[in-house]
Amino acid sequence: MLTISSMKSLIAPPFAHTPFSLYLTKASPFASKSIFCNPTTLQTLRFIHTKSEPPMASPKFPLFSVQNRSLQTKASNSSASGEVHVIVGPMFAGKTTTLLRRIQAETEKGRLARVRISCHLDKTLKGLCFSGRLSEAIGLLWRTGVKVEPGTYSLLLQECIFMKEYRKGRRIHAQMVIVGYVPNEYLENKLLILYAKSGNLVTAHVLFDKLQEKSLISWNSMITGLHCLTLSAVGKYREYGGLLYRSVAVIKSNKDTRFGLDSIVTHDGVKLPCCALANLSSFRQKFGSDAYDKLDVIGIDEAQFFEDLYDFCSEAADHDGKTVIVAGLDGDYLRRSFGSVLDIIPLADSVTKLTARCEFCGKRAFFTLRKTKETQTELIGGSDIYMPVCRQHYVSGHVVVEAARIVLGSQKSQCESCAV
Ligand SMILES: Nc1ncnc2c1ncn2[C@@H]1O[C@H](COP(=O)(O)OP(=O)(O)O)[C@@H](O)[C@H]1O
Ligand SMILES: Cc1cn([C@H]2C[C@H](O)[C@@H](COP(=O)(O)O)O2)c(=O)[nH]c1=O
Repeated sequence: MLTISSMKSLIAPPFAHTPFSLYLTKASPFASKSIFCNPTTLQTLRFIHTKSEPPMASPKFPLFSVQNRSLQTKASNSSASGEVHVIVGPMFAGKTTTLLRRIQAETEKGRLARVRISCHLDKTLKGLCFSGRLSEAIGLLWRTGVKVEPGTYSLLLQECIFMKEYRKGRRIHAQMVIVGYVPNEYLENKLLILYAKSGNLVTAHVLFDKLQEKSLISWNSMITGLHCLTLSAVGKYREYGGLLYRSVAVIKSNKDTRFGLDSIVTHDGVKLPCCALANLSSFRQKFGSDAYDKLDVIGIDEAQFFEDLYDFCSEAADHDGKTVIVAGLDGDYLRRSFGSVLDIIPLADSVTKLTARCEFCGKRAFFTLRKTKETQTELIGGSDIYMPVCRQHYVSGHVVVEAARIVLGSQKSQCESCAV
């Protein structure tokens, strides 16, 4: 039998760099920072808003965080510096909002690193863009008449696409042509999306034909034309030299059809394009293996609906080095464990349990009450079917709903026997 010390030396032989070693985890943005408290994060979230969305309301609920473990085992794969962060709570607690903010914070990490080394004009243009002054940024780009970094062009185009400012996007393209800037494949894809979304399918087609390598995204933009992209890589900047953001993809369950399948949407109407899937195991193949390899961060919303959550998270974090941020319901309307969300707690670097406001008394709400008589576990819906409640009102509310269910059930069977 192996002794503890011989096992230790197998795991971490002294004075040697081995495939397996214990090390202190790197500082995590989730370790102690409450992103709810950072108004600048909210401002920069504009980048992922659509034009018609209301500004994000300040959260009415506290954030509780079970902080991350300090030790991690490093797997043999040298890129295995992944992380898993889990956000749970009842409906309306701000899980999706928190997911979006954390994703934004993750992308910002790359951006901040880049901004430090970017030249003054690029910096100014990005600053204008992030503060919502897109027109001024494009005006400045034109006035200076110089080529800027791919990352800057990309950000400006991205903003035009999100804001549906297609005319402005065309001005950026025109500036590229005038200053003799040859867009890389990534920017060509961006331009393709811009033209396809603006309805200019002729130009989109020309760009599409020019593309050396037709990715899932370019095919998608072409096929869907005016419609939104079903699959979206919010990033890939790293691949194309901009190094502006870390590369991020967001997945949600295709069971959640409440706001369509192309975005995750918070109860306040804030959106982020996503990839809707039946199961997580299909993600790599659908997203494309190369694109997957370049991803830094994967966000998963409505995690309770994914049966293969555990396998996906462990593979992505342990072997593929991804930062996985998972948001989902820990409990169903009967307060039973929902799907596999609780199964991934042992995999997690951090767990954040959020609360909403009880709709009866305004106290902290830990549970979700179903107001209707349906009894199946999975029932898609919003405030028409569910409400967040405190313990006291869960118990009393549940009794009322159960009683109504029994009364309605017996009335139904009476009617049926009358009809016979
Ligand atoms: N009873 C409630 N308690 C807290 N927030 C609520 C409530 N009803 C509606 N909301 C809104 O829902 C938002 C949270 O939405 P979202 O992030 O989509 O939550 P979740 O993903 O947890 O269901 C809050 O910012 C708030 O504006
Ligand atoms: C409690 C409970 C919820 N659901 C469904 C209802 C919604 O479609 C989602 C949760 O959405 P949110 O982003 O957390 O607001 O889950 C369900 O199917 N069964 C339940 O018991």
